[in-house]
Amino acid sequence: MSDSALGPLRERITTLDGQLLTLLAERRRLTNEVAETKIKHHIPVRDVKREEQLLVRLIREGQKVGLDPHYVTQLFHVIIEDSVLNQQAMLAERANPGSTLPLNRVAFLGDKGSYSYLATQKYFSRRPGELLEIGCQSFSEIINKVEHAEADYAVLPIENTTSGSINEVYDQLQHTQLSIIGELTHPIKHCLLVAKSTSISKIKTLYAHPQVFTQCSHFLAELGNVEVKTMDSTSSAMLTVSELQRDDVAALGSEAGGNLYGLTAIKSNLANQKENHSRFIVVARDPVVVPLQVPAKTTLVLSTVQKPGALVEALLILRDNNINMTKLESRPIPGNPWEEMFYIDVDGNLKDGHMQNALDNLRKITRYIKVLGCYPSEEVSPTKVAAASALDQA
Ligand SMILES: C=C(O[C@@H]1C=C(C(=O)O)C=C[C@H]1O)C(=O)O
Repeated sequence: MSDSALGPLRERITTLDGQLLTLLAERRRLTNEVAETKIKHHIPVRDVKREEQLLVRLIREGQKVGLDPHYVTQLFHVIIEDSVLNQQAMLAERANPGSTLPLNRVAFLGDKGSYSYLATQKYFSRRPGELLEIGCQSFSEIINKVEHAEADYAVLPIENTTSGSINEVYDQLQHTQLSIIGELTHPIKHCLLVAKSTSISKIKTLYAHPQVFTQCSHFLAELGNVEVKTMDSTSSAMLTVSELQRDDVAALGSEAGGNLYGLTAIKSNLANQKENHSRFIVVARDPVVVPLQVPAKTTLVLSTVQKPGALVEALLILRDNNINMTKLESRPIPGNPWEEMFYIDVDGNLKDGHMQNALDNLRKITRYIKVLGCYPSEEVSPTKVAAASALDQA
């Protein structure tokens, strides 16, 4: 079929897509108005009941026009997540009036196209002010830039669903006075990126960041005899491949990043785990205040006294104050063999009475404790509406 036969249909699709965008933008404007009202009347940002009701209704209406419940649910999860995160960003900005900058200078690992670059773009797209990206070669350089006021923020990867915690970042946090002011989760979709038309069987050398190799170890094992070259960042791997312009070399990285270097993805979904996401933290010189209407997380670092059950005792304090721990990580203390620093993420706001009580009690039983930051939680768990139950009511 020639392209001209498709023309009229495609024109109609293009028009419809434009209308969808206009409607989505209009929905976003309305939810921002909702946020204004929530600020005025001290109403929490997230209203899961309302989300459930609208999903049940949409699944039912979707069915009537031939749209599958799973599709409708997925689509509206993305829309609602965007709406909640935008509202949270608005509320957080109002609660910290002095912190809004006309220019956000942000330090991150790598260069254009790295996963940290994509995460930086995503996080700051919801915030006012221009973005100045400052690509760095190491985590210590990133931290240094913010400490010396050459950058206002740093975006650092802290954990990945496949390869686990990024120890180097935890170790940097041990020594800095910077505060965590935000977090975000970004999907990591590794692809095989090439500069010239080629096939997988021709690839002899593969460039990537060591974390990426770890996350794609099953694919690497399948590939067999390929030379693996580790790079400082995903972007330097992509840059190298774009400069070499050979059909026997490839980089591992995101499709969006690769496009910035003129690379094409010849295979996608290379990570061992299908659900491959990285969580990033955003750090700054000054802490932020999180309004009580926004779900907050707090990160603590502590070391316990050397006695049996000392960590259990600390965790019981959290339980007794009804505080949910979302992550526990331990790292060695340099110069003190066999002693550990514990990094603890909890759901909760520093302003909250339970949290203050827990901190007071933790201070009594720990050798060292510091709050690394309290920040809006960006984990917008999908609204749980069993499609079946929605259909039962149809
Ligand atoms: C827009 C609102 O805020 C949030 C986002 C919703 C949405 O995008 O539809 C629904 C409920 C809230 O979790 C609202 O409260 O109506």
